[in-house]
Amino acid sequence: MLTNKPTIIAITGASASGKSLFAQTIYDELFPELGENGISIIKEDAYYKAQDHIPLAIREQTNYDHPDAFEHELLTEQLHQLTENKTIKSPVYCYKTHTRTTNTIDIAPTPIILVEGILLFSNKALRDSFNMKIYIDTPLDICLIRRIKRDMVERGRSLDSITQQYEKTVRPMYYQHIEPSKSWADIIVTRGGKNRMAIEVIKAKIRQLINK
Ligand SMILES: Nc1ncnc2c1ncn2[C@@H]1O[C@H](COP(=O)(O)OP(=O)(O)O)[C@@H](O)[C@H]1O
Ligand SMILES: O=c1ccn([C@@H]2O[C@H](COP(=O)(O)O)[C@@H](O)[C@H]2O)c(=O)[nH]1
Repeated sequence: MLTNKPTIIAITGASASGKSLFAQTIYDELFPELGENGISIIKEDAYYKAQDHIPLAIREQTNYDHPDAFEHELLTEQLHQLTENKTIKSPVYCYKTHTRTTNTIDIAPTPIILVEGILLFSNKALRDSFNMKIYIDTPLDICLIRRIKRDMVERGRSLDSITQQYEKTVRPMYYQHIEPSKSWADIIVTRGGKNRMAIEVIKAKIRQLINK
């Protein structure tokens, strides 16, 4: 049971810019002090729309870098529930089948909630849910190299499918929707998930929020 409303910290930026690593590093380094009742991470990717009604070959062509690919209303509603001290059932998304699984994950409210994803600032209601907005600003060529390595290992993708998708949707949508959303950020973090000074600054701010 929380006595104060959670502080919700959004971390956005291009695909493979280092959002997950940045959020996970902050989580791991604060976990010994805060414990599992103190801090949690929510991924925007979990809120990709379910596509069970669409054949797999068609799902492979979906534009996953457009705001319409996400159920932002559900994420906004669930963040609101967390601020009301309620436990949510967060969806679980599978990158290989391009749809949600039948599972959900229970996430209880914690004083600090990190939310990370590519299009968190694209929806006004969602954007207004955040107490702090961080943009990870990593050059797109570096992101592409990281994405190729990661998606071949972790998301079961071929080099051909990664480069085709990159040209068709990832790159154009970055310039149309992600890069302009930087203007909503309170803090811009250069390079990516290993910017030590930025990690220390955010950790210090979180400690201050927890202890006040
Ligand atoms: N500063 C960095 N230096 C080297 N590798 C990095 C850095 N930031 C992230 N990575 C690596 O790049 C890949 C993509 O990072 P990730 O955090 O998954 O990006 P995102 O969540 O933005 O899609 C991962 O394999 C991660 O370990
Ligand atoms: O079924 C899917 C769903 C998403 N993607 C790609 O994922 C990235 C967003 O995730 P990051 O962890 O921020 O990289 C987005 O660019 C989509 O293109 C996908 O390929 N397939």
